[in-house]
Amino acid sequence: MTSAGSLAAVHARAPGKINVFLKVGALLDDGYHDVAIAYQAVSLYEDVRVHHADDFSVEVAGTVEVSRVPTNGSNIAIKAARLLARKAGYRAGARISITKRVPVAGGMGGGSADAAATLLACDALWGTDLPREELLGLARELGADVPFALTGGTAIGTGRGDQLSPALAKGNFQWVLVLADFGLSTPAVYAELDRHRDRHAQDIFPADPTPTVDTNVLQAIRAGDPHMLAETLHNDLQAPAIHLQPSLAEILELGEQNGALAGVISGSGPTVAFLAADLDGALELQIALSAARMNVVRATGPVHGARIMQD
Ligand SMILES: C[C@@](CO)(OP(=O)(O)O)[C@H](O)COP(=O)(O)OP(=O)(O)OC[C@H]1O[C@@H](n2ccc(N)nc2=O)[C@H](O)[C@@H]1O
Ligand SMILES: Nc1ncnc2c1ncn2[C@@H]1O[C@H](COP(=O)(O)OP(=O)(O)O)[C@@H](O)[C@H]1O
Repeated sequence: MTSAGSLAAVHARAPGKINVFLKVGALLDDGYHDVAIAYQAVSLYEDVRVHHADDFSVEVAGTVEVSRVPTNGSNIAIKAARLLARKAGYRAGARISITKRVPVAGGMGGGSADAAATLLACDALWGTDLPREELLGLARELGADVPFALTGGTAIGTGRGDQLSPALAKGNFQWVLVLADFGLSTPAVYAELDRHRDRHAQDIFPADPTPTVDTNVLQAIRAGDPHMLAETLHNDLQAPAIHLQPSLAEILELGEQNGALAGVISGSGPTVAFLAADLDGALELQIALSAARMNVVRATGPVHGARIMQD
């Protein structure tokens, strides 16, 4: 058994993400789909503070709809802490406090960021000090998006989306995000895509058996060129998300009418991410969408992955 570290508390921060490109391949026997994703970590952060405790507990506050976040053992931060304790042979618990800024069930990986930050924070608090590769392995067990919240930046994810390779990126992209007052369940959106593929000529448009990220996406990110990236934004989960929540189509249209270079639903939605040409463009778009009574926040990307903060 590893002994507890000497720190009284540890603070870790992890970012939300936008999927700038997402292709869904076949449904596998384990219930997951083969995917090809280009992830970008963006400047909406989750702050996680952990304290020594005999048992595991979590409290959640923040600027988003935190009443929708469970505070029992089903919270992914508690799952992360328990998993690390089990793997590292640590016998006590942790009191976890989360400050959320990433929309809940919004397709931006807020829970995954909490899990990644909790892994890092507990690893430091308890002095378990696992090698990076082992932390990434635990992240994979927790969810397909969790490894990316650890690494951040810009990366390509294949397999379940958890086999990562970093992508070269230049500069900063300016995003305007429209947050919904409802969430969408990730499994429900993948299931809607499967139903659609079953209904509509799977034989004519079969799921790509080996989905890949379009090379134009990589080029646009490498060049730091928002106009190029706007041309290549793509998400196979967008149509099923709109089918489940038709109002999302109007939001996409409104953003594009008000100067966005392009818009895309992030992940399984319902957050709509609009790419702006520059900061001025983003500010103008934010004003226009706020005037239309939308809940809007701005973010830039790429940003770093989960890291320990020195308070
Ligand atoms: C859609 C994406 C895009 O980044 O993100 P979100 O919209 O959830 O943020 C991810 O694929 C979600 O990642 P994450 O939310 O970590 O997924 P998990 O908890 O591992 O899986 C939840 C469920 O989603 C479905 N799932 C997830 C990933 C994948 N490659 N194929 C799937 O079919 C499965 O039904 C799975 O049981
Ligand atoms: N720490 C957490 N933060 C947010 N949601 C959580 C958390 N732990 C468990 N959940 C559950 O996971 C679901 C999806 O969470 P979230 O990561 O916010 O969205 P998404 O998967 O769309 O990116 C939520 O609806 C909630 O029930």
